[in-house]
Amino acid sequence: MSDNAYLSISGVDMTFTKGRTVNPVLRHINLDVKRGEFISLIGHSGCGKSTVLNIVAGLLKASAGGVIVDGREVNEPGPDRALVFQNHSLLPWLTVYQNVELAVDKTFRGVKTKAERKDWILHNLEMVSMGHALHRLPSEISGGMKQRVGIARALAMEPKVLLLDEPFGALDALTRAHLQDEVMRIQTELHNTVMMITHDVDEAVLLSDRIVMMTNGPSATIGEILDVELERPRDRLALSDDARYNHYRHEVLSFLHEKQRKVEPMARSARASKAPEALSA
Ligand SMILES: Nc1ncnc2c1ncn2[C@@H]1O[C@H](COP(=O)(O)OP(=O)(O)OP(=O)(O)O)[C@@H](O)[C@H]1O
Repeated sequence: MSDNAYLSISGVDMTFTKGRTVNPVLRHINLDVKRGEFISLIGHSGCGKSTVLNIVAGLLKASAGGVIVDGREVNEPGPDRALVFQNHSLLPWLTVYQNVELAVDKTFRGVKTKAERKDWILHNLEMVSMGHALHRLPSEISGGMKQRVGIARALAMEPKVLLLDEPFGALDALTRAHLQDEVMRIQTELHNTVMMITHDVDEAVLLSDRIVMMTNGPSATIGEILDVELERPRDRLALSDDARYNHYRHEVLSFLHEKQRKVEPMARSARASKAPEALSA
């Protein structure tokens, strides 16, 4: 662990065992994240990205090794690590305001007065441009808006670490771009420490300070880490013509599609089903 690590994942192994089936998913995951850093985790489907995030969140216990956040070992979930999932997890019977209120009351009751808590809820909803829809139910707003509320709820808990599991994955391209810009703007303002899973190479390059690339499983580990040294604020249009941006993009694509090329199970089974023919020919 380096001296200035705010979040430290050290020697993490994870093996799932069910009956006699043993699935070694992660091996020797070591990562130090600085305070205020935005890290993306990228890798092929099933390599273990969510497992890493769930261990940091305290929802899973690593088979070996552990996680330290701001000097404290992670043993269980806590409000210092807020999670946002791909599919919003808003309570359908509560309004936009009440969904955030629930988290704020849980985190700050006894610390902030009722009036302060109200201001804080409004502030966070305004930060994600949702101040106009406070009294709507989740069923009355769009997918992008729900995701915004989920992000406001997470930010309102003032977590030490924000954990984003494909937060824009279920959104259409335009909404996704808009929300990415919003997250970048908030990040510039608040300097959150963020760990985000994504499958989108452009998203990873645009948003991250570092991109952590995972090898294929079983026993996946960190293959390479790419420093993205693009100054902030970042402008997606200007960057699309930027040679450095394209270089970073190329590095990630080359890792995923050359160094860690994945043979999809469907292709394997297609070959397997052809095998008898080949044998009989
Ligand atoms: N709670 C669990 N119990 C048993 N096996 C699990 C559990 N969680 C994950 N796994 C297994 O661990 C492996 C990695 O899963 P994980 O969801 O972490 O991958 P991922 O990289 O996030 O995948 P994707 O990109 O498709 O979301 C898979 O083989 C999965 O079946």
